[in-house]
Amino acid sequence: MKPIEIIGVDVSYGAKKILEEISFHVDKGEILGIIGPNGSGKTTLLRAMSRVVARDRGEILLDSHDLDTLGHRELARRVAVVPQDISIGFDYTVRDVVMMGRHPHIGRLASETARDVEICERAMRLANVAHLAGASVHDISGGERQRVLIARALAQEPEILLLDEATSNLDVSHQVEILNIIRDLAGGIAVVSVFHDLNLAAYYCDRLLLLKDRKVYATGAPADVLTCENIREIFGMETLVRPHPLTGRPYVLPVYTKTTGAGVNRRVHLVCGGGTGSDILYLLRAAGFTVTCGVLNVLDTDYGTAVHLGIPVVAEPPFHGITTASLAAVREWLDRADAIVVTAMPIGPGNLDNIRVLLDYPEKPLFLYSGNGSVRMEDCTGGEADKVLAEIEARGAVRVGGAEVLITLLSQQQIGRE
Ligand SMILES: Nc1ncnc2c1ncn2[C@@H]1O[C@H](COP(=O)(O)OP(=O)(O)OP(=O)(O)O)[C@@H](O)[C@H]1O
Repeated sequence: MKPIEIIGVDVSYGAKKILEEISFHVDKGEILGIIGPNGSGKTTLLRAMSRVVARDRGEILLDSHDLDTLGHRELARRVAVVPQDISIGFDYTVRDVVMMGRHPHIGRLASETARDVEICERAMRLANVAHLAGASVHDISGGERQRVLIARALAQEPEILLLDEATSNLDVSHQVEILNIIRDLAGGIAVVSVFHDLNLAAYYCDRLLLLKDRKVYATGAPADVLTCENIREIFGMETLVRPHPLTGRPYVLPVYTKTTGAGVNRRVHLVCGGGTGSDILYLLRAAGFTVTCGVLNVLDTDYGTAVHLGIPVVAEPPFHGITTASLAAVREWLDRADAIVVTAMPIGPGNLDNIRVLLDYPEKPLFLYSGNGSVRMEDCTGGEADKVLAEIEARGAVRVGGAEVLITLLSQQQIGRE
């Protein structure tokens, strides 16, 4: 039996269709995250699940019972909602508001029991609002009020918890604190939460449901839903999506650059390593350049970026020097490149050949690039790398400190060594 199951649900406001053919379920112990652009119907979906809005068609089942057949009290015992709108009409104290979470459990004429008080106190402690118990809800901050409403939902001891961006007003430490509480709580209940922060959604949710144009666009494990392609399609935004180094869950890094097309029909070969090339790999790609890269170690961050972006890259296994075959492959790309970019990377005996080979291309435009402005290679070869770099510079390589300048220089029709 599923705590909550939605089957073919449509919802409209008047003549305006908001949701169409929505189907999904949530298991006990699971957190389902709802994501999607503004106005895609996330709040409306939660409203339909808590019977605040009626559906045009379809079924919503709580433990196999039709939502519409439950009495108000029964519904309130089973489903708690933390809304997006955190305004509270009357001048209640924090304790009063949290105690409201117990009302569905307290009989019509009965008064609160010691157990109700204990649950209420515990909910306030968990949501970190116990110190505000006697304060008016009008005299506390927006984030504190949001935590009060979370405490009220916890006091309700629901089977299903619906959260509408419930942590959006909280500072980062309270966000994490509350979401950790909800995750612990989710062991025994089903949680459905709207998220705007994709990384929080990826971290805390077992599954995600992505809404677009009234319908479910994608659903599944965070890694299956939060792909670059889906994010581009839904939010029109370029991102790098990587496994989080600690959790392995997807981590979304927005790239705040517009695609310019400045590099169309121009080839650039990038020599990088140690993560020094990841930003420029992306930016070159976004600007439309045909990019090649290498030689890299397969454990290198830049290798991961190149593969992720579909950029051809020559790579070697770890603890392996650059082989003749790899160097030959890179030479083919260097021959065809309109320009070469070398990032400010650490150079050791293992990758020295990456820059030594450049001495064979004295006529190719060559840029020594560093994102932070100080073009400084770290020489781990006992001086050999510095010698090669000095030679490259003497032949007219251009030092560039900023990505925009580099892209502009690379996209000029006539680029050449000074
Ligand atoms: N009470 C209402 N009457 C009419 N239209 C409404 C009402 N509430 C919301 N809408 C419309 O329904 C659509 C979906 O709104 P909803 O709030 O569900 O989206 P959302 O995905 O939660 O958005 P956001 O990310 O901005 O919170 C929007 O076009 C909105 O303007």
